[in-house]
Amino acid sequence: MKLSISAPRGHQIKAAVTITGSKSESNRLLLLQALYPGITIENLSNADDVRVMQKGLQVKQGEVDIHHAGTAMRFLTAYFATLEGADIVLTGSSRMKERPIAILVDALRRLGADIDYLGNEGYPPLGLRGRALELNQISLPANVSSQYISALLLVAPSLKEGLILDLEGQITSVPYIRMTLQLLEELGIRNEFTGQRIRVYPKAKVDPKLVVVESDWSSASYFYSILALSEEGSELLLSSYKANSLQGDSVLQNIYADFGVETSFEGHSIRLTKVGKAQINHLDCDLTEAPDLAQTIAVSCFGLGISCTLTGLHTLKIKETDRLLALEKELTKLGGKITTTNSTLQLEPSDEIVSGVAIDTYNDHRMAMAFAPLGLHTPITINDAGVVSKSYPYFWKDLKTISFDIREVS
Ligand SMILES: O=C(O)C1=C[C@@H](OP(=O)(O)O)[C@@H](O)[C@H](O)C1
Ligand SMILES: C=C(OP(=O)(O)O)C(=O)O
Repeated sequence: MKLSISAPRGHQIKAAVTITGSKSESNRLLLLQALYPGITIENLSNADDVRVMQKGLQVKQGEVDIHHAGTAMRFLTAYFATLEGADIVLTGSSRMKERPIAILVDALRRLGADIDYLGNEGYPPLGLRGRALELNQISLPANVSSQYISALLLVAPSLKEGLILDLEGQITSVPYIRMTLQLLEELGIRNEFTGQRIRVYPKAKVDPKLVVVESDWSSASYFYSILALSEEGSELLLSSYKANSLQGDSVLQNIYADFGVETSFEGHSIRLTKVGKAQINHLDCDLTEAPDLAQTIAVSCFGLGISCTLTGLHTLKIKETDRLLALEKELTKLGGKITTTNSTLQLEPSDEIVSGVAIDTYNDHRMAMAFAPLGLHTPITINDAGVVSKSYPYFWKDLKTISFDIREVS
């Protein structure tokens, strides 16, 4: 599906959007619910990544295909490895077969798990035969993906003696690890995170508990970008959010304040208001703790004609696509002056956006969603626009409700 995106000029946006639940919180809670059936989940995400996780958790023997879902791949690896009697082939999309998983498999094997590589060494697909693990302490590199650590932490309370993890190197995407630990805490599962060591204590049973998933802050980022590029006085009400979020991407509130977007809480909603022009003409931002915001922020800066230096992007090359390369290619098509390294992105200010460009999305939902806001400046085409369903299936429908003109083109 190819979509042409545009929006009326000189028009103030005034609308309300309900965004689906956080996919990160949802996939953690689904795994925990499989271990502790007393858990009830509200506002579960309707993302593809969450549907494949739900489906995968129902299987004990046979093949589980998690498509593009990184969290499902990593979390289910730990789950099936520790589920006695499980005999599973865990596979995914062709891109998933290029996303490394050796750090997690090595850690599980050293704890006593029985896992084989069925394709290339170090990558999915995996053959997993679940069994009780023998050890309860392990060290592993923490600088490649926090998902390996969260995967181990999620199964940790179900292990006889819990788990102690010693993290090696600079810990990346830390808020996602804290999210995992905070959800465990909310369920009454004791844990500690001090320095480079995390300890989770064993828990046989969790009392019945309702957990409400907060809506997805990474999904909210596209609306922040829209407001940053919109007329002064524009307003959007997004729900349902919490002032004390578990999601690191809630840092958006601070980042976009510099672009003239103010955030205020009204009950369970956030009101975004475009209060004025951007306060800065250059943005320096380290995204080690919020890597999923990189594409949104780079495109916002481009649309605002602001230069930026984004750092801490070392995980972007192993996500849904090589996001640094994808950003470089697509922003260049639009007239952007961009340079990237393995962990940084530098954008020079541009005064014009090339019109009539079709953006390639590389099987990456965030490529499609991050570039859509530019429709406020010039009509833009998004190729393979259906990719958004990985995290936000109603994205295009929601853009229509805030007065974007979205048409399918051939
Ligand atoms: O644990 C999670 O839910 C996630 C962790 C992050 O991955 P990395 O730790 O690989 O950066 C993030 O990019 C991803 O979208 C979701
Ligand atoms: C990186 C992402 O997801 P995952 O790693 O879970 O596929 C994402 O949603 O941006």
